[in-house]
Amino acid sequence: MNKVYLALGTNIEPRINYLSNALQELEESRDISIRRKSPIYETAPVGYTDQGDFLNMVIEADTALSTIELLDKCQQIEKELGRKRGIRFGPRTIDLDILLYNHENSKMERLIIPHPRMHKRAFVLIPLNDIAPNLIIPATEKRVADLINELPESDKKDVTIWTQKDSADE
Ligand SMILES: Nc1ncnc2c1ncn2[C@@H]1O[C@H](COP(=O)(O)OP(=O)(O)OP(=O)(O)O)[C@@H](O)[C@H]1O
Ligand SMILES: Nc1nc2c(c(=O)[nH]1)N=C(CO)CN2
Repeated sequence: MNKVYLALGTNIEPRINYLSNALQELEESRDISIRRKSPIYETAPVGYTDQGDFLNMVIEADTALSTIELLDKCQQIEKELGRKRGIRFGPRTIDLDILLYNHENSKMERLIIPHPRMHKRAFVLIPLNDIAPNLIIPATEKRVADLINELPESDKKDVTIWTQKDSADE
């Protein structure tokens, strides 16, 4: 069995429904077992900033799928949930990124693991820290908790816990 970490993100309403549906699709997949889930965070958009806030979370799962099979599964779920490819880093109903797959490094045209931007993203590291603070990120050889310490304070304050009551209209 392979241990993987996935990041989920959405910034098109109803965000919580897209997130729940993606989790359900993963849970229903025969070859994937979710072991841990982070809390849900509300996060200011990074990269392309003229878009709505995201909900982000991270999960740990066991899978019998290979890296590429897992990417195919993630992209199939993105497609089912109506994701249209548009602006790079732009709005999306659901984004499923593979952060880590065991301790492997991989560089293929379709798939880079560890995810090349994960160690700089507060919206990934903060939820990951909730479920795996001592995890070492292969390309950096640093713990998640240490990578968070290296982030600018301004990035960290853009990531806050989200609760259902934050959004009566969702
Ligand atoms: N670790 C990875 N997880 C998911 N997709 C990846 C990964 N590495 C490379 N990719 C490739 O990245 C392509 C673009 O993905 P996507 O449109 O989700 O990018 P993005 O979400 O805008 O940016 P980012 O990857 O920075 O989150 C995908 O088609 C996929 O083949
Ligand atoms: N806060 C936040 N910003 C983003 C996100 C995301 O999931 N959360 N995903 C992006 C696509 O790569 C670009 N920017």
